[in-house]
Amino acid sequence: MLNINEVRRIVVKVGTSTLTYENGKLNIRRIERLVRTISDLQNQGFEMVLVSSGAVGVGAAKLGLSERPTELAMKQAAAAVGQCELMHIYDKMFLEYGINVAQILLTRENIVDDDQRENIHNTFTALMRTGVVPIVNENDTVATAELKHIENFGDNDTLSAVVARMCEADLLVIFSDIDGLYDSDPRKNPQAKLIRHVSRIDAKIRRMAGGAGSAHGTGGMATKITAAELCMDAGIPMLVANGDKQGILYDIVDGKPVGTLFAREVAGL
Ligand SMILES: Nc1ncnc2c1ncn2[C@@H]1O[C@H](COP(=O)(O)OP(=O)(O)O)[C@@H](O)[C@H]1O
Ligand SMILES: N[C@@H](CCC(=O)OP(=O)(O)O)C(=O)O
Repeated sequence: MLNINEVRRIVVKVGTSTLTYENGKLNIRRIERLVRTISDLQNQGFEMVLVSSGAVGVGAAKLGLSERPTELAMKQAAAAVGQCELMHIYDKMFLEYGINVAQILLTRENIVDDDQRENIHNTFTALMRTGVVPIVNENDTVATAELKHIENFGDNDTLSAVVARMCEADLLVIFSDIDGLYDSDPRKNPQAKLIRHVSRIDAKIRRMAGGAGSAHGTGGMATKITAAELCMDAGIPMLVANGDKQGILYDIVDGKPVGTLFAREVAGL
């Protein structure tokens, strides 16, 4: 259930397709808008956490590679270069609004180990207590499963749900290149209809959700459904919305209905 008046801590996840152009270069306009809005909401009193993909795509573009690398070691190299570039841009842009950011890179092993999980939780808590916006990505140098497209966190959609649980967030917003979950992949079926609210994940919902829609995205809707399951199990509402829509984070905190809400019950939306 989402009661927008009770939402204080928000995890926002942005995918590669939102952050970059088709050629892999940074979509500066979108990133600036995202940073400005997150900073503004942080100033309003929300506690914001950003889960950002894009390391491989941005790194590949920076290295002058004509397409996303396929060899695993090259993907890792691209991610290492791209993560640095991404944090440089975020640090610079957030600083324009007086907001400090921190980089947190995680692997599945870090989450399943009790001691490590506690350390991560403590770090998030201390950062948020001091008004810092944590920026999270998978540690692609060591967590190669995601890059090989086999199960690890699954991808950053799943990671964002894990982070939302870890931070005891009140809401997870996953920005995508599409308005939300449709009853079938709109790229394949132009008649597909947007689903506004999912209160239970069942086989029917899973069947609707297909794979990635672009060369830059990974996971598609399927991994967002996995993320939704993780959130709903913990009682955290999750929204999938279009990262290209201006002011959409404001609409969300104003309680306007946007995208697809995954929550057991709806109130205040
Ligand atoms: N039922 C569905 N509803 C909406 N999008 C779907 C569905 N099934 C598959 N997709 C695809 O999922 C894509 C979004 O995921 P993805 O490509 O991984 O990008 P990102 O990680 O940036 O969100 C959409 O562009 C769409 O083509
Ligand atoms: N960790 C990698 C891949 C992240 C990933 O899942 O990508 P996306 O589907 O765009 O959210 C990166 O930063 O490029």
